[in-house]
Amino acid sequence: MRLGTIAVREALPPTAAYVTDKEIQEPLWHYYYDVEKSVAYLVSKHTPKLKMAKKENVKVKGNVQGSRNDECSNPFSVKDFFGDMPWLNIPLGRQATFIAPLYPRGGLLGGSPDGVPKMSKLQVLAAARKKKAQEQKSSGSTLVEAPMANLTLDSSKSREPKAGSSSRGFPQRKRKDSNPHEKAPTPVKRESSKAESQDSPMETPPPDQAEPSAFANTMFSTPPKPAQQPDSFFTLPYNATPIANTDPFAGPSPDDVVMAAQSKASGKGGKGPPKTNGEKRAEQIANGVEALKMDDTPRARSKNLDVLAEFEKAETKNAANFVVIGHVDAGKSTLMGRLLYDLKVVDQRTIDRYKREAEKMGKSSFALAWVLDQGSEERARGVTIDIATNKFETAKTAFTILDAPGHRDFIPNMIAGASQADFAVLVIDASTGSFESGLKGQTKEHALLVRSMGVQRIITAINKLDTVSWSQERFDEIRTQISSFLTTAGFLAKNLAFIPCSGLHGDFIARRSTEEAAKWYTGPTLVEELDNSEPVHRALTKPLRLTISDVFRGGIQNPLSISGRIEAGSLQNGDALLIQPASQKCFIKALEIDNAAVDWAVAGQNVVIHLSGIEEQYVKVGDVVSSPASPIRNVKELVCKVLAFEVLVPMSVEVIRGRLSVAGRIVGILGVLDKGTGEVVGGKKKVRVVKPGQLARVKVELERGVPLEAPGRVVLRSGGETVAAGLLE
Ligand SMILES: Nc1nc2c(ncn2[C@@H]2O[C@H](COP(=O)(O)OP(=O)(O)OP(=O)(O)O)[C@@H](O)[C@H]2O)c(=O)[nH]1
Repeated sequence: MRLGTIAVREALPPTAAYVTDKEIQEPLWHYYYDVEKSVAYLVSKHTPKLKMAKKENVKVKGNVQGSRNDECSNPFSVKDFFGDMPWLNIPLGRQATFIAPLYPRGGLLGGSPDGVPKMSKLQVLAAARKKKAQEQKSSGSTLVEAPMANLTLDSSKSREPKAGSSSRGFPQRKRKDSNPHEKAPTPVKRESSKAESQDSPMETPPPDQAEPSAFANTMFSTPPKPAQQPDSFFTLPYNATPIANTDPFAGPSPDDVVMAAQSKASGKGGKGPPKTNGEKRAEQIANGVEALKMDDTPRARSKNLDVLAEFEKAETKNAANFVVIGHVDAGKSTLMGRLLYDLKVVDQRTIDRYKREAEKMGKSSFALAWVLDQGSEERARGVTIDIATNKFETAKTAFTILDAPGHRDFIPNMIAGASQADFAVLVIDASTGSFESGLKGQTKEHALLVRSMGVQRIITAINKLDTVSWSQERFDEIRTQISSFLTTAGFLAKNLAFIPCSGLHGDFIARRSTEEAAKWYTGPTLVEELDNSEPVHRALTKPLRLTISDVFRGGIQNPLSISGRIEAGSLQNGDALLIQPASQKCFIKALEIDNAAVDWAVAGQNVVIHLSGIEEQYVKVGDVVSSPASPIRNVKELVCKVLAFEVLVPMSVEVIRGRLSVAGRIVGILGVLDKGTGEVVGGKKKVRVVKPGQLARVKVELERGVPLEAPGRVVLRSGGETVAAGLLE
């Protein structure tokens, strides 16, 4: 290294005598002691200085790469450089013409076209910033210079800031050889005013201080200000590692910043002293309580009404829900469509429109059914998929029709409908062959299901009698068969009624038949029979229970709303509610019955509840609403008394209660019961199998906790079949 240093010094022009040994040794080390390259590098680097010193005719021996810079053409022209090279003495005719490359080529350190060492991307960035800074400086603006600017030997540059330029706002940095931990005498405010900056003692940097690097500028994000270079030295880019004189650990760490932001966001103070377990627990509880308050929506004020007294005063019409059941295509929708049409619930224009649409699809007879089957998918398939609810009123009662689908696939929907029903209308297709296939099909299953769901009264509409010329014989035949089946299924004869009718033509629905062949029937029409229904017993004084049948968003005013039939109890605006199984508390913001705002509602009524203080994720169809004072509990295990429709063994089942459905498993058969007495049959003998038609007590374990309680009615399904239905114990 020593010999190389001497060799380089000898090769350098006399004007470069100021170049220190250290500066010479840098390129030597870099070029593996290649003297010529080192000289070339140093010369090219110091050229501006040399030019300024107006020293000419410097002879440099060696192979210099990439010194095509115009700036160095005078002292180090290509001719001068290569003058003594034999390969330059080429006859003129054979000399190649040099065409300068369009773009400066890259190269190793010292080999770049402009004599600047090849730079890394960061350095390129810094150089670009330097250039920009210089441009701005020349126009009097305030930008910091990049560290590359240190690569100058121009001692003629003033160390003082230019007149008019503002002082440097960046904390002063010390050279590497100074104490990196030594703090600046005066802390520099980042956002100090211009005047303050100008008065600052840091305005003129001491000559032994370097400008911050581009990296440091980025890290500390101080608005850059023009920098005056200490020009008595230069460093190679790799050496320029200025150290901030501010304590890097003085401020908060990034983690502290994040935690402070989090605690600020959660409204809590900064970090306190370490918490004890008790304090942590207390905080958890406090957080839990806080979490209960899900939104800031003001709660509706409770009028603290005596709801039962209000109900007595209101003299509301008797309200009844009925489910329409029957085999597929029995004519359920058509029958109800006719009923609504005849009772003027649906206007002529709507029916005409449906007729036109139905004709276009080649299904003109479906027009009436569409009054109920309103979904487009249902229309296209011609079947009822979900439970359609329609309302109509007679003189005495406000009815809600729950039109359950006849298709096997949709039996869960039918169960959901049946769970809300006070009675059922069973529609039988009287046309030849249809009744028989219907009886084998869903007619029986539906009837058993509604019975299991607690429905006690059935009105059987023996439909499509127009297709059998209003044959009384046919009517009687069907009546006898259905009657015997229904009484076997547990319905009392006094709760059964049979109406001959034609939904398509409207005979005996809301009016009597004009058909001569139907003169034999003198009994009530379907509507009259419906109106004869006894007032429904309402469990007004029991604790509140409502199974959610729909969850929807009602806009900004009503962010979350639910609907369902109040099965027991009553409620009023402002009441607190508990949603199970999520165990989330919320409040009634507003109530609606039949699209009209109300202050209260009681058992038996279908109500829309606008909620406050709860997130949508905690409210699902099938969930149960109760009052926090007498809540319904979630259970993971249940015992129920069921009527088996299929063979029951310990097996996986789906437990359905209304719209609630949960996977479970029959884990034990506790005994087969006598249908009449309800006593266990066969003593203590262990039962492994329950045969279809047997009554049994079974134990079911559920996959998750759900709100179920006695005397709720459940249906057990397996493999798409209803295998049993019964009562929770
Ligand atoms: N002749 C005659 N046809 C009827 C009568 N009632 C219904 N229909 C026809 O029977 C077919 C089925 O009627 P829907 O009302 O769709 O039957 P549904 O029971 O509601 O069928 P799903 O919803 O699939 O269970 C339609 O083509 C009706 O036009 C009737 O009283 N007489």
